[in-house]
Amino acid sequence: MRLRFAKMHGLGNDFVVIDAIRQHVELTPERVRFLADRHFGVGCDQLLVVEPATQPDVDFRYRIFNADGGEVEQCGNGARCFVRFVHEQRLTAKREIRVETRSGVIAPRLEENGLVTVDMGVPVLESARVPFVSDSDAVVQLLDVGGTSVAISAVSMGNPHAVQVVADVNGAPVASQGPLIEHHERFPARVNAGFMQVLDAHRIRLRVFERGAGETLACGTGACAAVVAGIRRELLSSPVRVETRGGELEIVWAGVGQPVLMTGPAVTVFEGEIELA
Ligand SMILES: N[C@H](CCC[C@H](N)C(=O)O)C(=O)O
Repeated sequence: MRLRFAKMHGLGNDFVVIDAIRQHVELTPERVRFLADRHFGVGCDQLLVVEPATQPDVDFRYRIFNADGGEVEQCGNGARCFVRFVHEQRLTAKREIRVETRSGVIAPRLEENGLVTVDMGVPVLESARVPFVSDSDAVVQLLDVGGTSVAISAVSMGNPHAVQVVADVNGAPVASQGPLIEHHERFPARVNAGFMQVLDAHRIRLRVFERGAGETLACGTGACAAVVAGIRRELLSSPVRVETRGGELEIVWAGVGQPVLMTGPAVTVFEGEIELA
């Protein structure tokens, strides 16, 4: 099966983007892993698939697969690339679209300055809905990570996040703690592990060990989750500039029950074709 794709990234979090409207696509976990493989395939953190909408008042359906082949609920950097892709591929002339995902509808908008703003929806803060096994919904909870007690905030942006505060992201135990948190038994759907350094009330540095992909250069939903956790912990005030290893995002959140708005770049690197077994 010959497959056309675009290679894109949002702050170095990179994607293979596939138009499944004008081409027939049959994806299996094995095929996703092949496409994501940086030696034997194209290489990406996530695979993004554009499908026709399945519900009214929505323009497209957006499916997201991690490099490990698993399908997930949401991808923030991918949402910015999604709207640039459907615009560049002339699948729509709209600059703001409504997109259905496994975790609800999001609304990315191409700004005049070339950046993209996405309404990422309302964060979920109840432990059971993250999901995080706990009898508390407290903003800070202790997690036993390999014998170390780590204070985390559990937040869902449609996908699960466990955010901790560190003194210095560059010295943070991302490689050692990341996998232990990702696979922690109290996160039954696994989890993205965020490591946030607070620079001031409107600025943080962030590294994320992503579920199903490992550490990425940036994580859009991770930036949203970190700002929500920081505001709830009264360490941050909206708007917040999030410095990731791949560049900067701006996050706006007006508080509990309100949507999170994320603004950042989306880049098309090249288009290609590949033969799938
Ligand atoms: N690894 C994430 C999906 C990709 C999220 C990230 N790339 C973003 O920009 O939000 C998960 O398993 O929930």
